[in-house]
Amino acid sequence: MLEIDGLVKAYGENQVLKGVSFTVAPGQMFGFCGSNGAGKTTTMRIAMGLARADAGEVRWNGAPVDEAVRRRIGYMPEERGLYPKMKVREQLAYFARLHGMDAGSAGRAAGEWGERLGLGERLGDPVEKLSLGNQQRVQLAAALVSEPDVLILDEPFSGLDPVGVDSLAEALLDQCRRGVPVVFSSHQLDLVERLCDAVGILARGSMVATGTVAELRASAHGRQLRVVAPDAAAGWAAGLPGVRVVSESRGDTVLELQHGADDQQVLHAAVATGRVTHFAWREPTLVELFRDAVSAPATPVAVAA
Ligand SMILES: Nc1ncnc2c1ncn2[C@@H]1O[C@H](COP(=O)(O)OP(=O)(O)OP(=O)(O)O)[C@@H](O)[C@H]1O
Repeated sequence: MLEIDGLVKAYGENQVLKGVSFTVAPGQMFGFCGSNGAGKTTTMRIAMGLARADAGEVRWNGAPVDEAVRRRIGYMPEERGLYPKMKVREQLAYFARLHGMDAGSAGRAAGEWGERLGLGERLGDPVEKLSLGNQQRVQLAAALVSEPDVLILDEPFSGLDPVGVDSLAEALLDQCRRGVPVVFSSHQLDLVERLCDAVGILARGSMVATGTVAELRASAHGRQLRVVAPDAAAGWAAGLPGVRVVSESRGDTVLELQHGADDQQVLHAAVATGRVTHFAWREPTLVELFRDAVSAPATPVAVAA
């Protein structure tokens, strides 16, 4: 279990982290989301010992993360760190050696990971000859090549084409199946929603929401119901208790129900107008949940540890 516990960090007057906490269980994929400048990279750099927290701690299996543990963490930094003139295969083998693999295993793992991330034909090329997207794949392979116990990846999907996204997603899911906890930051919320068991949303240095996407949905203020009643006169739902009309267009109505409002009462009112051809809860997307969470006042609305 990876535990980020109460991280506080200021750069001068800028209070960047104000007590950031979350946990990532073995085999869990945790999507770390937040606006630009929210503090995601700073949190990851502290976990990797590249920046010091003013307070708080990062633990792996109950003990503070030290250099020995960090050698078992696969890390992909935001500022990519490859050697431009080194060939792809040598580069990957080098990273594997840095993480403690012997020369033979490192060479084999370099070839395997290169192939898996679609770099098979480029293994003999210097990194500087590769496109930016392919350099990104090399950086990912560098994080994965030592078969780490934990993965911490800063924006691993940015700059990848759809095939690259798919091969990375598959590689990360594979790691989760091996029991590896995976944390990655991303602004691609559709991907986070698709891949992650748990999500954390950071805003202005505080976690404003953590939990599964389903938990975040359940805690969202006001749930939306779409009702299509083609014969209904405009305004049919206005005045129903606990109901706000979000939009209404020729019998197609989206309603927001406060917690405790009775959806069956809405159904009765709709049926009273004539035919009802659609009546279903509309699930907010992670993008909508994110917008709500980051625009809310600074009170945390975390729904799960
Ligand atoms: N070394 C540093 N010195 C001074 N300020 C810093 C340093 N590193 C980060 N910051 C500041 O900390 C804040 C958080 O930055 P950070 O890079 O952690 O955010 P982020 O959530 O990763 O953003 P993005 O999504 O844009 O990558 C920003 O205001 C940034 O300017």
